[in-house]
Amino acid sequence: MVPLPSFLASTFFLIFPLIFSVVIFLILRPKRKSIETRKLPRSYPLLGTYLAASANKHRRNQWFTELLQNSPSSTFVIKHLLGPRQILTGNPAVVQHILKSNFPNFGKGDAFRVNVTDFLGDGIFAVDGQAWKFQRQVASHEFNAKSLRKFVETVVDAELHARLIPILAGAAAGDGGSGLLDFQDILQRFAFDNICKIAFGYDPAYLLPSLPESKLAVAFDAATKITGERSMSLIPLMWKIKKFFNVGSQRELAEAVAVVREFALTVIREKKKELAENSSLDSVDLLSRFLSSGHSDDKFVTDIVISFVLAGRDTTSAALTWFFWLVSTHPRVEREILSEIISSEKKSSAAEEGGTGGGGSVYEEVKEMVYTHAALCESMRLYPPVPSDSKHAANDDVLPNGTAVKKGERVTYHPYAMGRLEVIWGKDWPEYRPERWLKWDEAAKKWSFVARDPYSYPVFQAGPRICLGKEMAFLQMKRVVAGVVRRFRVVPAVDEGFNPVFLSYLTAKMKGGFPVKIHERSINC
Ligand code: HEM
Repeated sequence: MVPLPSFLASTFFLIFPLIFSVVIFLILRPKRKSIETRKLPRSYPLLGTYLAASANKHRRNQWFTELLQNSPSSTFVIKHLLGPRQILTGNPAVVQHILKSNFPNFGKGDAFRVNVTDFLGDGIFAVDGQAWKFQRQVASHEFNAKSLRKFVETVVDAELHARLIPILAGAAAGDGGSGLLDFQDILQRFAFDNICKIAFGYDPAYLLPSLPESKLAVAFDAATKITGERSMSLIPLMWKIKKFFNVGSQRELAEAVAVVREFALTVIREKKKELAENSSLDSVDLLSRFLSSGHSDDKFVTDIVISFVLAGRDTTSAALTWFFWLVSTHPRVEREILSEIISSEKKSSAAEEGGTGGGGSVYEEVKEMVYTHAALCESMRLYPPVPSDSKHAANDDVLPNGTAVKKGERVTYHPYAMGRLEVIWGKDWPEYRPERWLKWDEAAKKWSFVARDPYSYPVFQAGPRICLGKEMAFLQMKRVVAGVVRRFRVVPAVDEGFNPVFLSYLTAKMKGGFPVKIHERSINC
């Protein structure tokens, strides 16, 4: 018989290693994650999610999309180096909370202002509270129905017929060599001329057949890009050091901003002179409106017009670049758009001949293009001109999905990722399908547009700060589509299997431009 003490000893030596191994195994075994959360990056003490962010910094939008597609409740917390948290969301309830229900708590915030103030000063994009409210109020007159009508019928149509269409016709005829155009560049030039006319009442004539260099446009581009890079920087201290020593990108930014501000000041002084000489001047531009309402401080007015040029410059051109890419690769959609253009043209000339007064204007014609409207919404779902936008919490809060937010933390909603979420758009989200925005009215034999709630589709933001230029943007884009598609086919000059890369700074771009050939349509097709 084994004595009791030695039995206990041998049991201990047998059992203890077993228990020890089980405990170690339980601690170290890979955590069982749901299929969804397994794809999310690990967060380490002090480093946070920096390693994953750094590895994905060249495909930031795509990475954010994967995070949100794989996150339960479409919300994910990124932990930056040394601790700051950023909440990333594609959840419509959270978007509604920050943009509307708890709007006062989620402004641009000081952290954002530090990034943009060198370029935007105290312009509408950079400020909150009273300063924002006032600018919004005065500017909103520029966007009433009467001004919008005037905008399409004068500014947009002049640029379309005198500049864009002749350039496309020249390219189709093979003038000036290969006939190859960078359509993204052409559309940016178009939008730049347009917005300068609206904001300043000044025509930079950037869209000319010679495709001239413009010091102003180049400076605007550089300032937008470098300011956008500040906001995306993983280690913000780096740009602050460069700024302090006035070197590298931050020196470039200072030089670009100086060009933009000097230009704005010259125009403002000329405009003041004009208004002083003729107080009843019938100017529709924003600058005249601010000056006539008694705001003559040069810095204040400069800040305002810079924000507006930024707002109107790259947004519509980005939207149209991706629209033409999608339409040119979806012939069925192109046919629908063309047939809508032809039928609205017919209706319009019939109304003109019949003198019914119910139609005939370019403005009415554009407003009726429901299918084209849906095709634009659908292309911006997949390629939003402003792919992400951030707010900063003024006070602690809890978001509708339960995520706690501390004062000062950044909450980013992500329209690019949201356009790719199955929970919002269904399994066929990758498909470009304008019909998801339309309902067929059998009695009237026509499509009617079905809007989505703006928190599931915050491409123009939503709530009190919704884009002021939304309607103007649609009018401009539809007019361009009608003018271009009616007469030309835009054919991508790219290799088989080409897949354009979506890039963004403050606004989106197609990496490397959009090379196309232009073909004139035969008039009846
Ligand atoms: C497809 C075209 C456009 C898109 C997708 C778009 C989108 C947006 C977005 C997302 C914002 C919110 C930005 C933020 O608060 O950080 C915004 C604000 C704004 N947009 Fe647009 N925009 C477009 C065209 C335009 C145009 C043509 C104008 C006119 C000049 C314009 C004027 C403004 C203004 C003034 C604001 C600031 C509103 C405020 O803070 O109260 N936008 N836009």
